[in-house]
Amino acid sequence: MSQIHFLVERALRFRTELARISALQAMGALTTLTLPWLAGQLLGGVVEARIGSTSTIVLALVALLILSTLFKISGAMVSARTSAVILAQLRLDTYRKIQRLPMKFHNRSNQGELLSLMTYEISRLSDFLTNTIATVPAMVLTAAGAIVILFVIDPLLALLIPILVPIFYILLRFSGRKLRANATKMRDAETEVFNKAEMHLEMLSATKAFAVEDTQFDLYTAAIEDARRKSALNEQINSVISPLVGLIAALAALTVILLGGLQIGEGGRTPGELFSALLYAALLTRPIGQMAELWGRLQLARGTLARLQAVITLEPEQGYDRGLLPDTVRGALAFRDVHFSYPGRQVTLRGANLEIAAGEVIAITGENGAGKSTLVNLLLRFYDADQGQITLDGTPIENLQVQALRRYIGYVPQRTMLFSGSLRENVVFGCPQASDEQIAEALRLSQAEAFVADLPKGLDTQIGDHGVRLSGGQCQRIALTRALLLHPQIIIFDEATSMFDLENEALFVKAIKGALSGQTVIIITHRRALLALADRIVKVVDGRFEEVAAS
Ligand SMILES: Nc1ncnc2c1ncn2[C@@H]1O[C@H](COP(=O)(O)OP(=O)(O)OP(=O)(O)O)[C@@H](O)[C@H]1O
Repeated sequence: MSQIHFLVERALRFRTELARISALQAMGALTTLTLPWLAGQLLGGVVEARIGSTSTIVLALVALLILSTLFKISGAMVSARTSAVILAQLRLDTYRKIQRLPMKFHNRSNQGELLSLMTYEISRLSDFLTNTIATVPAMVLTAAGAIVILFVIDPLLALLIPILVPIFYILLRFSGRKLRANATKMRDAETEVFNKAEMHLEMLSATKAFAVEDTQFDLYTAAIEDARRKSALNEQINSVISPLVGLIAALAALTVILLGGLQIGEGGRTPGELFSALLYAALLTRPIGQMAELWGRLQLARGTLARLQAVITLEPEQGYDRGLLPDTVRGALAFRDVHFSYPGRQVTLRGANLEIAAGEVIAITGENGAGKSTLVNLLLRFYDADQGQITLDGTPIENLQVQALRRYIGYVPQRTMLFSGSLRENVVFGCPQASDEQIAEALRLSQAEAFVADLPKGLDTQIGDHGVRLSGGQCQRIALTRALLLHPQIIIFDEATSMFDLENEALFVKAIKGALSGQTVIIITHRRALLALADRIVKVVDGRFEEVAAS
């Protein structure tokens, strides 16, 4: 699908709003078109000293000026409102789509690029739809109206048009090509600034600790400089084109005056008609200038459209809209001859077999990079096995609706993911309806109870950007609370206590032992204390699972 087709498809979803803006602007254009004619009549009346007719014309002129202003005001108001609606809708659509794209996509895509697409690129596009596309009917109406009226006043004057059109065409084609080529580079450079800013802010403490502020500053300066150069080139092209279009249009208007002026007195034009013709010629320059601008903006919008199209047309994760929705699960898992490699990487799992009975507590160990977390990635269907099968209670997991599958699994990832907000919001992330009692119980099990109680506002303490920072071990305890609160049938701890002190880890093991009865538990760990929880220990070796005797 071409970008223009894609744009039309997006625009059609807002056809009512865009039609309203177009209609208001078209009515404004029609009103404006009558003004030069009336002005000519007024001049004629003044020259010929027809006082009676001039007062009627003045009244009509004032009324039409007011009307034209009213159309302009309401057009601008509707346009601003519509732009905001389109912006919100496009952002929601894109966010929804990005949420549903597979982890495969997210792991290889650039966060800064997605962020810039979802925020300022989309806002430019909504501006483009309301401020540019919706003004096309008014532009065309004004240009066509002025040409027709010029032709009626004097066919000779209107002959200027076929001479002007090819000049404009060549000019716009040339500038369009240059603008388009630069637009992609400009956007890439701007995205790089976004990326660098995001990355550098995230790395700020490391930057300070390694005292590399100057190096980081130089990298950021290079990105800023590149974006500035490319944006300056764009402005330069635009700043040549618009005045050039204006100059050509002004020269055309001058020709109108000369041709018309010569005809006065030879029984040709009246001064009033000449004045009207001059005003229509001047009026014609406005839509022509706007068209040049529209052309430039379209070249910029095409870059955004290409990126948006690339995201919107991607296939969402499989299993979102279809699949089995079991009412309950027992939690029996099986990996049968599972082979898997990440795109472009060496084989991680090669014929892995593992049976986990419902309610069993199994520990998975293995060297760094052996493939322990990969097992979770496959179980949660962040990735699909290349070969073999994974089943839950005997049903292949790809036959289940993917969100239903994930809701049966509580997952404490290796890298805790807390967001800036209150502790309570972080804890109830997957279970917003949890009661205070349930939260208290989960906090008790994860050994978070005491440190949360010590915070000045307890669970209502803000953490992250706007509040207190938590220690690594405290973050892990909150991540554990979040998963325990779900009471999932299957729970996975991926190095979930790696930052716990020994005493608290022992307390956690003691507390959790009784609490997990009936749940299938997968513990990925190198820590001895946690191994004590397991019924069985399995090691990942050479892409396969090997049973290990508990020591
Ligand atoms: N998203 C990914 N894309 C590409 N390769 C990956 C990805 N995640 C992991 N890998 C690679 O797959 C292999 C297995 O990684 P995995 O995270 O499963 O190891 P692990 O056993 O959990 O290691 P650790 O003990 O260090 O946590 C590693 O070589 C790793 O580099």
